[in-house]
Amino acid sequence: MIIVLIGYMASGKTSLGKKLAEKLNYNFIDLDDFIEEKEKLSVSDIFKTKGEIYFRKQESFFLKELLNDNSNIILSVGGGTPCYSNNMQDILNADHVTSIYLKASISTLVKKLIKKKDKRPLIAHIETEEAMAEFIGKHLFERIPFYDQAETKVTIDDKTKDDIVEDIILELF
Ligand SMILES: Nc1ncnc2c1ncn2[C@@H]1O[C@H](COP(=O)(O)OP(=O)(O)OP(=O)(O)O)[C@@H](O)[C@H]1O
Ligand SMILES: O=C(O)C1=C[C@@H](O)[C@@H](O)[C@H](O)C1
Ligand SMILES: [Mg+2]
Repeated sequence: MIIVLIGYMASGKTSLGKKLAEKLNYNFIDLDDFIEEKEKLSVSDIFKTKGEIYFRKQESFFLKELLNDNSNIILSVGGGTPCYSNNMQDILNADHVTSIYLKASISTLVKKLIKKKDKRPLIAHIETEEAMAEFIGKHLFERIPFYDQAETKVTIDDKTKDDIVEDIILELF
């Protein structure tokens, strides 16, 4: 089975995915890391030198490749993955794949993202907390229709990583 974790930037897809994989004894794959390995460039450098459209094309290509795997995998995708190409449809259509939306409020995301924005090309230029809140509010509004298609939702606000992993396991089994 492939368990796909989706959600906005900094919702915890990578760190919770690793923990969940350890607990369930699944392999862990992070789509952003996978793209970086294949392209031999960081996500930020792909955006800078080749542009976002190229990134989205590769993201969709490598997602398809990974969804064809029959082993037990926790797959953390990028924040934008469900919102481009037919990616969400591909995730939903695959029988051996289940999807989980790690749902966070705008204020949780602002708190996390204002601290660590440098490696995230879409928000690296935003200076103030107020501007970050405005950007995330609009961006999340556009993305929620995609995220909401996930089979399962788990809220992450004010929870520890271990609590969230427990909640995910309760929802799954
Ligand atoms: N429940 C939590 N409590 C405290 N810190 C958390 C929690 N979940 C995640 N974090 C921390 O928040 C940061 C962002 O998490 P992470 O990198 O896993 O998010 P992401 O969804 O993979 O982001 P991106 O879309 O940029 O890949 C990390 O430093 C992580 O350790
Ligand atoms: O939310 C997004 O669109 C992105 C999130 C990251 O995971 C990376 O995939 C990239 O920075 C784009
Ligand atoms: Mg990540």
